[in-house]
Amino acid sequence: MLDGVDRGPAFYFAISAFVLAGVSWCQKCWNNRSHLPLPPGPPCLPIVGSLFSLSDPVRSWLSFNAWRSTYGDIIYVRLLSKRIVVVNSEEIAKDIFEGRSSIYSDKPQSIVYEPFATDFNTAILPYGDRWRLHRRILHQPLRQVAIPTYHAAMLLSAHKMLFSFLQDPTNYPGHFEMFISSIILSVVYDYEPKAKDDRMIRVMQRYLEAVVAGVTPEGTVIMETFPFLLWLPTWFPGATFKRASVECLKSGHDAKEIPFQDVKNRMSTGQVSPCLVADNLNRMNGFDDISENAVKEAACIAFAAASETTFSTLFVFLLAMVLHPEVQVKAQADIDRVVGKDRLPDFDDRPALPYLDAILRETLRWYPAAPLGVPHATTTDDVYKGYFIPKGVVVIANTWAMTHDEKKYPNPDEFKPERFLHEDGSLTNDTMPLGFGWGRRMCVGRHLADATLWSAIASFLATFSVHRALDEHGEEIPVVPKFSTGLAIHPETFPCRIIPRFQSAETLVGLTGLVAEKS
Ligand code: HEM
Repeated sequence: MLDGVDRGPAFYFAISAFVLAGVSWCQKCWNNRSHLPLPPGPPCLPIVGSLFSLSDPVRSWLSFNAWRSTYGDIIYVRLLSKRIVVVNSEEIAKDIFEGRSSIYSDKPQSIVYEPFATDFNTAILPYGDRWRLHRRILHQPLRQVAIPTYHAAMLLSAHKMLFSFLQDPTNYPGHFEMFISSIILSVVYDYEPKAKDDRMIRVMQRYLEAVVAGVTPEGTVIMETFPFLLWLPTWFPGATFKRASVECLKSGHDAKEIPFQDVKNRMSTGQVSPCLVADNLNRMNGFDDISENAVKEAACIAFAAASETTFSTLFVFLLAMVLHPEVQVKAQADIDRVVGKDRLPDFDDRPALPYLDAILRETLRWYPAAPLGVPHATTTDDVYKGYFIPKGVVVIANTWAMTHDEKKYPNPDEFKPERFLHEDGSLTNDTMPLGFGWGRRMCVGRHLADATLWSAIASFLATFSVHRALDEHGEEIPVVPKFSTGLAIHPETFPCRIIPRFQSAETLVGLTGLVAEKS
């Protein structure tokens, strides 16, 4: 019937728009099936939904937070064809993700996951047996009681990082990246990278960069709306998505296989110390391919999940220290009192340094690495506080709204570690878990992240200070915080001066750094 019709982009656009309009009409009827109201939300137009109501589409956590005063703490919104429930309060998040975890622990699926090698990412696996297996593999080595076994390796990596700051203070993002990669490669693969251009780091970074470049929020919407873009051959003019997909598949394969096979080879010659991969393979001796594949996948994802989030948090910490020299000075006075100036802090000092922990918590609160967490989805229809929550709807916990809740954290945009301290200087019970997600899907690496961040912050503040950079007239260059966008955000690089705090700090860092480099 359509013979002779010009099937150019306009044709496909018209067909897709027609299908979308049909789908959105069907969804409306389907959503009304319970005769209960959906949660309140902004006005919704055909096809685009409430897209134009977003005051800040690239930082939607701010828009969702702004809607709070009009629609409340639970909001229903459709953005294009995506039906979303946004949760803006901690109380509701607890009710649904923890109290009703059998309904709210699934993850939304997308046709882009498989072609972009993210279909094995633990954080977005559907709630089912494959996810359970991943979680078991990760839980054992990352549970709270296991973390002290990594303390020595963490401090070693932290001391190497200090040495790098001494040698090249300007490349702080590179030193943070190297520090995090060293720890995670050691915990997961018992692998110690020797230099920044280490082969294993390159393999893992290539995969992460390919995914970040290939799976942008805008790109995902376009591919989900026009799936035929993924069927184009790579040589086809404009087949950008297809080419990005090929790069993701190749680098994803390498990131799963290369470090994993390296551990297996070393296991066969007895040259592996305990680590996530070796321990799991030993435990499952004689198990099937499914389990071995799951170890490969979960190990690779542990690296991926740890990298961007921990990097972002360290970056935010540095930003906070530049903007708030008084906080830095106070923390350093505490360290000097408890640790002295002739050694570096270790984990035994932690209980005596509550202000450092308050800085860590405030850093996680001030700019959470993932302001919208990782979206969940419902497995069945639900009714919450009289509102109908449909099966399959995306459920977003707006971490930003919770960590910037005026009632709990007055003047939330200010960086004030004191909010986590009692009058007597001891820590409050608020350990700032909000940035680590919810219920059964809560971040499995949070205890490792906590210790990693503490070791970096304590080591840095003991030996270095960060200040605003100076211009050619010796005037301070103002720091204006700017952030990347996406699921995980981090500050953009800012000019600063990182200098040893005192002469003996330089010597201490030099000596411990040399020992760490040689170990
Ligand atoms: C500051 C550092 C970190 C932050 C802010 C962070 C944050 C998060 C968030 C928000 C989620 C989603 C939770 C949900 O779906 O409700 C998550 C999941 C996850 N994180 Fe982290 N994370 C951090 C560090 C780490 C580290 C160090 C590892 C591993 C070594 C890790 C491994 C994972 C994994 C495997 C998941 C998926 C859990 C699941 O779906 O069952 N994360 N993380």
